[in-house]
Amino acid sequence: MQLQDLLYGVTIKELVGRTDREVNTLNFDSRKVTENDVFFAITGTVADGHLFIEQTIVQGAKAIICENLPEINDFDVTYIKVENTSITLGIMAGNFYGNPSNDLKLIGITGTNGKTTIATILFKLFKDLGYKTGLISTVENYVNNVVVAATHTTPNPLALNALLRDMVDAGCDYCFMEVSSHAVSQHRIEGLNFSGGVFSNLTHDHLDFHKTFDSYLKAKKAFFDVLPKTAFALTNIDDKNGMVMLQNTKAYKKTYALKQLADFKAKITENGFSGLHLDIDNEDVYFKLIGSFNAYNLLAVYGTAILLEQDKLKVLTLLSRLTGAEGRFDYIVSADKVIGIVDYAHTPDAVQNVLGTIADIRKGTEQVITVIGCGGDRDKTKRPVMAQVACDWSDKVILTSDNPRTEDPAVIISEMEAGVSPTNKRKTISILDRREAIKTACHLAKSGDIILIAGKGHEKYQEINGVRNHFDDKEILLEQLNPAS
Ligand SMILES: CC(=O)N[C@H]1[C@@H](OP(=O)(O)OP(=O)(O)OC[C@H]2O[C@@H](n3ccc(=O)[nH]c3=O)[C@H](O)[C@@H]2O)O[C@H](CO)[C@@H](O)[C@@H]1O[C@H](C)C(=O)N[C@@H](C)C(=O)N[C@H](CCC(=O)O)C(=O)O
Ligand SMILES: Nc1ncnc2c1ncn2[C@@H]1O[C@H](COP(=O)(O)OP(=O)(O)OP(=O)(O)O)[C@@H](O)[C@H]1O
Ligand SMILES: N[C@H](CCC[C@H](N)C(=O)O)C(=O)O
Ligand SMILES: [Mg+2]
Repeated sequence: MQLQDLLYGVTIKELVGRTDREVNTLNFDSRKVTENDVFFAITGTVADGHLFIEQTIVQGAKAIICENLPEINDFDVTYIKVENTSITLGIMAGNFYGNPSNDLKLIGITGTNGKTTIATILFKLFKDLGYKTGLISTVENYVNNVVVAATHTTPNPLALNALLRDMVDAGCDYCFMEVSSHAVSQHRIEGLNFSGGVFSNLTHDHLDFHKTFDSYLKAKKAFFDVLPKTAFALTNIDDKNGMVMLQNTKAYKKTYALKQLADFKAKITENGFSGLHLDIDNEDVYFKLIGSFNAYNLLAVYGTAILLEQDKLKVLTLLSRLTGAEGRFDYIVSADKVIGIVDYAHTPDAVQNVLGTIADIRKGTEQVITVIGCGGDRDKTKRPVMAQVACDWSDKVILTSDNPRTEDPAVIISEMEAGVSPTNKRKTISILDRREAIKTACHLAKSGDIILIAGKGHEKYQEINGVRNHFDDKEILLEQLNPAS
């Protein structure tokens, strides 16, 4: 491909060399650069890509996109100085793949909790409505019927545009994608043409990366700020930041709520282990998903489908048959009636939500036993809070390891223990080995009791010092609980 064609839409601050030259592929990782590639020097959280420029030229790079021009030794190489390399990567990745987001309807879902659930249900719904559809999510990506493993909630611009290209080539009409706050801050979604944006809620998370709640909020809001006026922006106005998201958007604004008047409204009429009953937009509908927070997710899905001009009754009929996303309030019932729930809740708010949901629907006499850990190399401030929330809402809590990554899991557990009040100490035990922790919970449980295994949801691994060992909460639960059928 010609370098000059890839530069369409890029503001160049300084150019050394020619742009009428053929280049091979785009790369932001020096380790992957080969002959005739374009290398993007990005200043990251750990390394500075500018330090690898010379190395990439040795490997054959013919164009360098950077924020600071290096010393120029090779006149056969084209150097392009830009204001922001990450933004430029987004624009050029779009050009490289033929800007696929222009050729389907791309809907982004953002917020602290609910993105995977909303995106996955939308994907299933639109497939059931008869459309070829794509999904980009934490759990997995789909190009219509083909699964593509997910590495991030929102992939980097090259992977993202490659996926969208495959979706367009496969004839997809829609793509539902999660937009993480990291992706917004790092410009992974730059240059994409969204037809709609959905906001779920905003609570404490990722403050290790964003530092303050305000900058986290701004990252989420920045997604809505760049939506075009042809797009819709659908927000949850029961969340106190719901309207803030839409303050500066050019998109047309739509709202959903359970507690007040909104464009899309619902009321919970029944909430039990057999499902949710909602009065939604004046229709009485039964849903298989459980828990009041899922009423919000269903409402976001319903609103999106209506804004995408789908038929109301058809949407509600299909939605009422759907199950949620893997590892999100995923439950089994054992032969002797112990209920085991695997949930991805890994923030204080999500843990509270899940346990609150369990509290809403339990009968009252049974015990709730929670197994919970916190990830290493992630926001440390949430550790004591998650333990505290777990204790406040459970009869027994087993503190254990999640993905320790490069941290010592015993230290993570001790940081969680710091949040356990003296009165709650008696109901808490710490078992470092997560498998043993789950086994212990199963042994402690009697008929009718509810076990919650929180934090890892769909994950099929446990990451310890860069190595991912097979680990599956649900598999262990199934082994231990001997399901009814
Ligand atoms: C904190 C974070 O988001 N990091 C992402 C970021 O890496 P970084 O900025 O730390 O990169 P870096 O290591 O400092 O390197 C800077 C640049 O130098 C380059 N480099 C580096 C070394 C080298 O030898 N040669 C070289 O060229 C790198 O390729 C990079 O371009 O850019 C990388 C490339 O896109 C991502 O893979 C990486 O995601 C890491 C693995 C990660 O774990 N991210 C998580 C936190 C994340 O993004 N999570 C959100 C969801 C969160 C949620 O909502 O739950 C997600 O969207 O998945
Ligand atoms: N609308 C909601 N409000 C609050 N909590 C929710 C909501 N939806 C789901 N949850 C809880 O939050 C957890 C994460 O849900 P989900 O995976 O759908 O969110 P996410 O935004 O994709 O999260 P992540 O950023 O970690 O990928 C679930 O396991 C569930 O317990
Ligand atoms: N997408 C989130 C998931 C965290 C899940 C939890 N199991 C953990 O490892 O902390 C992250 O990478 O921060
Ligand atoms: Mg997700």
